[in-house]
Amino acid sequence: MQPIRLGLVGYGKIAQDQHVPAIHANPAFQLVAVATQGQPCAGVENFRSLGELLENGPQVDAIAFCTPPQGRFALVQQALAAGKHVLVEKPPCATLGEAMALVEQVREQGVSGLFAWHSRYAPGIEAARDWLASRTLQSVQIDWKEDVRKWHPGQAWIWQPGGLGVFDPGINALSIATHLLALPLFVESAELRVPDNCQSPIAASIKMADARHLDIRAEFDFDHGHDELWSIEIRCAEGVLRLDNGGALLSIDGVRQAVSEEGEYAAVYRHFQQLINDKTSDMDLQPLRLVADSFFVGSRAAVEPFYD
Ligand SMILES: NC(=O)C1=CN([C@@H]2O[C@H](COP(=O)(O)OP(=O)(O)OC[C@H]3O[C@@H](n4cnc5c(N)ncnc54)[C@H](O)[C@@H]3O)[C@@H](O)[C@H]2O)C=CC1
Ligand SMILES: O=C1O[C@@H]([C@H](O)CO)[C@H](O)[C@H]1O
Repeated sequence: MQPIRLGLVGYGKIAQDQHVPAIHANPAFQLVAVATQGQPCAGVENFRSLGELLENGPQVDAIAFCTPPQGRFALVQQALAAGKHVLVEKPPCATLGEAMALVEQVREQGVSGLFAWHSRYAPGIEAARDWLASRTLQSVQIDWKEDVRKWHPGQAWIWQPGGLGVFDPGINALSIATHLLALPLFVESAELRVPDNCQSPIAASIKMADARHLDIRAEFDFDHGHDELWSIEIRCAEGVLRLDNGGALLSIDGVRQAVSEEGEYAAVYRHFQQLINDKTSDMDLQPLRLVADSFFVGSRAAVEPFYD
């Protein structure tokens, strides 16, 4: 069977760290061209824009988007207009309206679209979801803290409108929570702590609930120490479930559980391949909706300026 010919837009940190290695490791895909404004990608044809790639480049069947969320909507629309399947990094767009429009446009074009909530593919997530399915949930505590200087060095876009600030990693925790919890979640209150010289928050405290008033709290921090804290603890009548290391580790009442051996991005691309084969899409809006709601109802507290 012919591999899916893949183009990639935005050869930056995550493309280099995760996407290109995952693509090369999956024989169902062949990376044939990159469009980027930074350093070129070795071994493939490089272009300065998606338009140039589509016009002058090799034939592609699908395109992966690893650009910042600002401006990504127009880029994905360009690919859809050319009839390409699309894999879109998180957050899918800079606004909820743009993401909703992409869902419709993918359906109208009859191609496959994936909003790649990569944390949902962490090794412990499905085992956690299976365990929780028959339990009585009492409370959820989310702590998602990392160093922006480590994971987004020199990336000014993350502090600009549409860059989401600490919600850029925080949305990963929300993507896990919305995948694990059966009912829709609502933001009851939030405090967004915004540095004087930034347009987006460096830290946030969020209180959420579901229709059964499950108490869900989240603490996000982008100015955390070198050792990340990416954990979700779910207290149930039957015991305590805990995900650590972004969902790579799962424990129940303190006992480590067996988890998948597959990495997040290998699973993301395997899922994308399956969607294309099945002529369907997976474009969940809920994590972005919770971020939008946090910005709607969140109080703002000014904090000291941030310098990279
Ligand atoms: N940095 C990380 O650890 C992770 C980032 N992500 C997500 O991936 C996305 C990108 O993040 P990073 O790779 O860290 O950012 P980055 O700033 O390192 O890379 C963005 C790349 O896009 C290119 N670019 C920007 N506009 C373009 C355009 N119009 N046409 C072609 N190329 C363009 C830039 O030249 C740059 O190479 C974000 O949505 C982020 O949330 C996801 C997982 C982890
Ligand atoms: O999506 C993201 O993941 C973190 C970090 O790469 C952990 O995977 C990063 O801050 C954020 O963009």
